[in-house]
Amino acid sequence: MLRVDSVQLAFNGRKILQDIYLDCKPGEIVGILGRNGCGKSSLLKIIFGTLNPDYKYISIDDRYVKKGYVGNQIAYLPQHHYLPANITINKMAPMLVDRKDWEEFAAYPTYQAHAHKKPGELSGGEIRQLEMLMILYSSATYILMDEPFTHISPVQADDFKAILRKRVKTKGLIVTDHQYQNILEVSDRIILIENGHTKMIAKHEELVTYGYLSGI
Ligand SMILES: Nc1ncnc2c1ncn2[C@@H]1O[C@H](COP(=O)(O)OP(=O)(O)OP(=O)(O)O)[C@@H](O)[C@H]1O
Repeated sequence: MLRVDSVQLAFNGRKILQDIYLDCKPGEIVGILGRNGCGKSSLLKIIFGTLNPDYKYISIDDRYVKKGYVGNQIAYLPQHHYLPANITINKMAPMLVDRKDWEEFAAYPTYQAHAHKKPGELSGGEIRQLEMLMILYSSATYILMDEPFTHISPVQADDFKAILRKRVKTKGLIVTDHQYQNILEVSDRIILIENGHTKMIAKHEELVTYGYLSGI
């Protein structure tokens, strides 16, 4: 199990995260929701190890994790494109995709259609789909995804949710996006970040109570 506890983060004396607890097991999708600027991206970066907070305790199977990216246990889809613009997809993909899952990955029409192209020749949505597929087919046990549904059309979002459900059989996924309906639909559990704290959401109506949804 991936466990994230007691995260404290402040920027220039302004407290962003102060009472954060979340966990995730292989086999489940944990959805994170929260208003703009509440610290969702920062939290994913802290778990991945690229942002240093004032305090954090992160462990996998009760072993302390200093930097999530070390040892390939955790993979991270950042909010912005990560693929270099000038390297063809079929050169990048074998570096990121787990060898044992290569055939399943390479059979996706999205990969087949764009394998010989460079990201610079693709649309934002096409790049996003390829980036998501490569991360989901990496060897990491835990995958953090920041706004995967952004740039993705509704029908492709539905395809993507099916792929998430397929990959979660062996992985733990933590996903955040402002397209909250997709998050509510695909997640096994929802966590709201509000005023720097994590709140476990048992019923969707609580999202109104906490002021995340207007309830109109
Ligand atoms: N490097 C930084 N220096 C100073 N302040 C920062 C830095 N990075 C983020 N912040 C601030 O910290 C807060 C949390 O940012 P973060 O990007 O984690 O929010 P978010 O919940 O992902 O937002 P959004 O939903 O708008 O993407 C914001 O108020 C942001 O302005």
